[in-house]
Amino acid sequence: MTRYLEDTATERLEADEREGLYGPLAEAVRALVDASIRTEVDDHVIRQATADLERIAGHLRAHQLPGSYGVHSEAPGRRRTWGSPVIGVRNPIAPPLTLQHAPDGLVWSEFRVGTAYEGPPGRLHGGMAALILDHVLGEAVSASGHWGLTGTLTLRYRRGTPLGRLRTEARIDRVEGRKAYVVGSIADDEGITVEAEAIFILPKGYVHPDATA
Ligand SMILES: CCCCCCCC/C=C\CCCCCCCC(=O)SCCNC(=O)CCNC(=O)[C@H](O)C(C)(C)COP(=O)(O)OP(=O)(O)OC[C@H]1O[C@@H](n2cnc3c(N)ncnc32)[C@H](O)[C@@H]1OP(=O)(O)O
Repeated sequence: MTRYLEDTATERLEADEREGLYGPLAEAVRALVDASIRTEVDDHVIRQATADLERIAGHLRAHQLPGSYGVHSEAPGRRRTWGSPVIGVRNPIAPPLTLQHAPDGLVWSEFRVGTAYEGPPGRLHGGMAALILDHVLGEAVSASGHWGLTGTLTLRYRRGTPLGRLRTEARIDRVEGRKAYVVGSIADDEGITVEAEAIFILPKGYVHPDATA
């Protein structure tokens, strides 16, 4: 059982409030990214927008973390990865995915990817597919009570993945000592477009934090 599942009601409320504050900020920046890619307005409007954005970034930087976000708490007790490029509430680069956990250990998400993730025209960049699957497969390891870093991630791109509405899922296959074998996929409405398998490895000498909890 992870601490995430042990949040008290107060901690959950506090976290939800913080999410309600930062989530819309990231969403606004996400919309900006799309606007930046697709805008065709006049040059002077772009120059003005650039100056406005630099000013806004200055406001936000007035008080900030000294380094990266890591896995720290907005509220006590809750393990949070709000800086994640896949699920991060505070990261505009994240599509974002909201992960669902089925009782049988399946981790899945229905999500949307837009212009910011394009590889081949109209299709998801293969590296983005790898990023998403790395994370979702990692979550399946975590959901099974094991931990580890990606040792090997193997993908088979069966056909192009369109931008738009997608589904991803992952489940643990087996655990052998420190190695967890996981499988997963990304699918569109027609079926699977990318298949993934991975080995997550608990580094030598590393003790699962919940082992002694
Ligand atoms: C533990 C911390 C967990 C933190 C979780 C935080 C919160 C989680 C919350 C929510 C889930 C979020 C999910 C996120 C997902 C994102 C994941 C990433 O992006 S991870 C970043 C990219 N990966 C790296 O940077 C790894 C770099 N590599 C290493 O650190 C080491 O090479 C490591 C740990 C992979 C293995 O090092 P060794 O020293 O422990 O391994 P040796 O003892 O040599 O081998 C153990 C066994 O594993 C095999 N092995 C070793 N390396 C392998 C590899 N790369 N692939 C396959 N097998 C390998 C060996 O053959 C050996 O197998 P035999 O026991 O003999 O059967």
